[in-house]
Amino acid sequence: MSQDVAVIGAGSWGTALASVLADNGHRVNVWVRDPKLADEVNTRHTNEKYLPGVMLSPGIRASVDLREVVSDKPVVLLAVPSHAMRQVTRELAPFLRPDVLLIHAAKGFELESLKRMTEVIGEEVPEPIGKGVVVLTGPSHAEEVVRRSPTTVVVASACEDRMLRAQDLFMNAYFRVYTNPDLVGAEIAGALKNIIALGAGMSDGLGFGDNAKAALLTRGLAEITRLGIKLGAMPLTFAGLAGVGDLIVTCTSKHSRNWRAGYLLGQGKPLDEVLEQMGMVVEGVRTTKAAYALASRNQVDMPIASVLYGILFEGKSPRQGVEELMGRGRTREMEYLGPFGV
Ligand SMILES: NC(=O)C1=CN([C@@H]2O[C@H](COP(=O)(O)OP(=O)(O)OC[C@H]3O[C@@H](n4cnc5c(N)ncnc54)[C@H](OP(=O)(O)O)[C@@H]3O)[C@@H](O)[C@H]2O)C=CC1
Ligand SMILES: O=C(CO)COP(=O)(O)O
Repeated sequence: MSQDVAVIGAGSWGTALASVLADNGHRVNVWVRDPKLADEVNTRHTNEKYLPGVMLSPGIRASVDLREVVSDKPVVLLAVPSHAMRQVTRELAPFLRPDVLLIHAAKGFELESLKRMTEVIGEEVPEPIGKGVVVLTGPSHAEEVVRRSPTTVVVASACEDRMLRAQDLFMNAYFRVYTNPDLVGAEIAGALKNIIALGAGMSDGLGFGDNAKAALLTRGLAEITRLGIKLGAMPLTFAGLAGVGDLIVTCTSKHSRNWRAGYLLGQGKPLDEVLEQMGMVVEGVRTTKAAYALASRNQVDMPIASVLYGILFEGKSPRQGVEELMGRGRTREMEYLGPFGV
């Protein structure tokens, strides 16, 4: 059934998801901040800044008027970065229908409160909307989705009915949507993998090989799973698309902003220059701060996140970081097993 969908944010991900929705026959209205971009989407059907060289469906309409875009829409998709989520949600909350299906697609924490995105959104919208917010996450680069390259994602929510509705909304021949009731795990896995992607980029930027990358992915997964479990996630979610799936795509793809930022850092560029050069959100930088704080608050050992924190915010060089990680004391791979595997 064709629906009216409001997409909030036309960066690379909002635009790619708008394309999936338009392909599925939905009427898509996108909210953007820049009137020039609204004009470009409506007349030329492109978004050259965020997805250069891609033709969008003429059915996608853009506007700078938040009230007009959100009012009376049965479905609203929030596709802004995590640092903007609270403010944007606060601004659109008065226009939401009480029965709206609210989905978000951001991968990060709110830095000040260390809350997950559905917690932040839940605090800004009236009940019952807040209890049924859905996250869409998983291994999915906008640049490939918008070219209809086969992609799998996960939707998770505390409300099964809404999760199933979100699955129906997006599912098509190139965009396969799985459900997972572990909302906490899906959000945490999606956010934390960006830290490891920064590290993987750094490793490549330093000129290290596949062994180093495999080590970062595997030990990175171990420590983000450790924190996730402490925060209430189901361990198996980290073995799924939101966990290892997204870790693989973000640590190995040329499309990844986090990998690319890490690569430049590994080559010795300072953080502020790297972020300026990127021109798009690099969620892993703030998430490293959030993970560092969450790990210390919950007494979880996260050596990779801790070393990355030192590199990003305390002037440690990437090479010093590697020496620190490799020079740590002896330890077991599987910490829950005894010395002889029992
Ligand atoms: N890109 C991807 O492939 C994927 C991204 N994600 C996640 O989606 C989220 C969005 O990322 P992405 O689209 O890549 O980011 P981009 O940098 O491509 O775009 C960011 C978008 O958010 C808008 N925005 C930024 N700050 C604010 C603000 N303070 N208030 C309102 N709008 C704002 C920008 O508007 P403006 O142009 O006016 O600045 C732009 O539309 C992130 O959490 C990311 O991790 C998840 C999966 C895939
Ligand atoms: O989450 C993503 C892919 O699943 C996007 O990662 P980047 O933000 O690093 O590009």
